[in-house]
Amino acid sequence: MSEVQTLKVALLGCGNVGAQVARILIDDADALAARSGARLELSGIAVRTIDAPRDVELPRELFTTDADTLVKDADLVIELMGGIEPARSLILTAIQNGACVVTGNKALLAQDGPTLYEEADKAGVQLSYEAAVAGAIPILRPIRDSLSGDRITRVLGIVNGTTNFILDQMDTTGAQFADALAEAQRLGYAEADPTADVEGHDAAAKAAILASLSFHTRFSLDDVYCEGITKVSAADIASAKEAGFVIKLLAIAEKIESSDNGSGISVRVHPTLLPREHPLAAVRGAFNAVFIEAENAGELMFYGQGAGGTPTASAVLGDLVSAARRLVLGGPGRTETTTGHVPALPIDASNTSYYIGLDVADQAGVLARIAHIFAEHGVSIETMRQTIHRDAASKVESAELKIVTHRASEAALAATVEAVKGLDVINSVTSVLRVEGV
Ligand SMILES: NC(=O)C1=CN([C@@H]2O[C@H](COP(=O)(O)OP(=O)(O)OC[C@H]3O[C@@H](n4cnc5c(N)ncnc54)[C@H](O)[C@@H]3O)[C@@H](O)[C@H]2O)C=CC1
Ligand SMILES: N[C@@H](CC=O)C(=O)O
Ligand code: NA
Repeated sequence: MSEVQTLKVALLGCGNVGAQVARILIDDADALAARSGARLELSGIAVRTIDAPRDVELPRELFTTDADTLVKDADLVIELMGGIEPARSLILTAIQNGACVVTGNKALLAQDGPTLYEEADKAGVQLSYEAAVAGAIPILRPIRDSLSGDRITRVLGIVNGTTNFILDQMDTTGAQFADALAEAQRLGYAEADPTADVEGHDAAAKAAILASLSFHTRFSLDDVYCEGITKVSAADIASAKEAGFVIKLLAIAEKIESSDNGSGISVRVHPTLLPREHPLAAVRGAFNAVFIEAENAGELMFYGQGAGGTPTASAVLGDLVSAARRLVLGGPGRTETTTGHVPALPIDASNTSYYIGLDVADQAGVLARIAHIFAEHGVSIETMRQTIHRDAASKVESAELKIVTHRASEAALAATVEAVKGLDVINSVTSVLRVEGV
């Protein structure tokens, strides 16, 4: 009987995700060997401090501070340090040494993915990163493989667990932003620097990866328009809720065919109102989901845990087994497919519906004057609702107007809002938010 091959696995980083990957590699060694066709031997774990406290108890002799040497002697390298350097250099060393690489590092891929993909192609090794987008959810492989016979037209994703957790807590319990963020950090969802989560940069990195695979063009972070959730107020959430919407931070990549702005792909991340009955509105807590529209498949939704050490480790191990199978079988690896360059469009080229909240004077003719301005700018109103707030003596304290438009361009909407602000019957513009799914 032939000997089962042993493949050496180097793990870089032993934080939230790395520690769980190490645990599973050790605990499930037999099952992983059966699925890969090779024994996956954890040859070492590169860390900054050997004796740092960790969630998982692991054999001390596995730890090393010499990541370079560990990488050079490995068949498979798992990078879970995060950040740009030394992760980038270590991945390049691994590739140049003929090792397959698995990473969850979306920040690095969004910034310098093309260099890494090209190097992997040249070396004929596999570079896999399922964990980088929507954690445990199998989404990159379905886009790359299962949908490779179709044409994707639109991707809408809740791809950041921390911000979904914060917005959900604010929506359901009225929690304060800072408390909800602290809890997300405690649960291991947030990035080392949570600014990347709340400012939308993490979701933008994932949007660039999703757009690249969906539209067969390499998009980077610079191609993604990005707004985070720091400006979403409790009042925005309450007002959206009253109007039947929920606010989610969405990563959107969609094909736009336009004679005015040219055709291309709009890739963007921003807080978005969704009708409460939209499938993505039901995605609660730190869960993620990606909603895909494809020409032949129609609508698809992928749902699951997008963050957290153990769920993310599942995606890492899936990639590892797949890379190990390929090493066992031999033959050149297949990484990205690109079919030429489709331009990334600026935010001004996108067309969405909008929700506009206005604090207005309760006077005759106000609605007509506002509607007139919208019409003048070519922005069509879908719904307009007025709520009158009265004091104890039934005297009008304020009048609130909630307007949802049909799809309009960013430029037309911005001009409309400016013109509305100039009306003497407007006390303030309380919200301007984009809407999807209406
Ligand atoms: N935590 C999550 O839910 C998810 C994380 N990811 C990605 O996975 C990667 C790892 O994330 P976490 O485990 O949450 O991060 P973490 O911050 O908990 O762990 C990273 C570990 O790497 C170590 N490290 C950093 N630089 C090092 C160096 N030069 N040498 C040795 N060790 C070094 C750190 O000391 C830390 O222990 C990141 O790229 C992250 O974006 C992806 C999906 C989900
Ligand atoms: N910080 C990220 C972790 C997973 O990518 C998130 O909150 O989703
Ligand atoms: Na994933």
